[in-house]
Amino acid sequence: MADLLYFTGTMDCGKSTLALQMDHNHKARGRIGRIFTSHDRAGESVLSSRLGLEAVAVEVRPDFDFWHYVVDELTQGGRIDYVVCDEAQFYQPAQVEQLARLVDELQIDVFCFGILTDFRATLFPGSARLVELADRMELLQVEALCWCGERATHNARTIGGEMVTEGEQLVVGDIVQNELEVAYEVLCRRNHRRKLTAARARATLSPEVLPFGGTA
Ligand SMILES: Nc1ncnc2c1ncn2[C@@H]1O[C@H](COP(=O)(O)OP(=O)(O)O)[C@@H](O)[C@H]1O
Ligand SMILES: Cc1cn([C@H]2C[C@H](O)[C@@H](COP(=O)(O)O)O2)c(=O)[nH]c1=O
Repeated sequence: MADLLYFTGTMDCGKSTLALQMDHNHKARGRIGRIFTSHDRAGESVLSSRLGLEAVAVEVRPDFDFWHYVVDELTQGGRIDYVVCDEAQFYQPAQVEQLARLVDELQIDVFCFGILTDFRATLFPGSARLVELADRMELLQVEALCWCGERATHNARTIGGEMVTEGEQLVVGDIVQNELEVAYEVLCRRNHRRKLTAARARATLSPEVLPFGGTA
């Protein structure tokens, strides 16, 4: 039986690395797959991990149709046993439905990877549809940590280290903080609620109450 799986977690918890490992392991057993992604930080049509691995991928734009893509390939004599789908939070709900159809009607395994919630702690529409349709969801085991040492569960958007709550849902970015640029920081829920980023904690809390010798 094929499955629709959603591997999820905060930013920087190893999702893209796992996506590349899953592809590698299935390929190593002679299975044939395709890799998809959307708005990867490294650019168009590439799936990249912070550990330095990359793979060529099909870029998923809002009008991309997974069902037609796969049926076209099969009609032309191709074979597809599985698909790896990174940055799945950016997919349209209808595209997630196409992925479920690939599982049910063509017995193709679908492995999706993505974050659940945006910088305002609201589900991305693509992730919401995956939560609704996936056969199984798996939370990545590598814990990204909040500056306070707790497990990070939320993604904050920052400008100059300060958390912002206004803006477009989709803004590509990384966890490396730059003075004036949009960046992201993973936080525990408590600090996300308080908008207490590492930079703000450093500026406002006394070193004695900061963990790790004051290195928030
Ligand atoms: N220099 C490093 N040494 C070891 N592990 C690293 C290094 N840089 C990043 N990582 C690991 O890579 C993870 C991020 O991987 P990535 O697949 O890019 O995450 P995601 O797709 O979830 O954003 C980090 O949680 C960390 O475990
Ligand atoms: C929280 C949040 C994130 N994004 C973007 C930022 C990155 O480009 C990706 C997540 O990539 P990762 O591989 O999981 O690190 O999503 C966004 O557009 N909007 C948000 O609210």
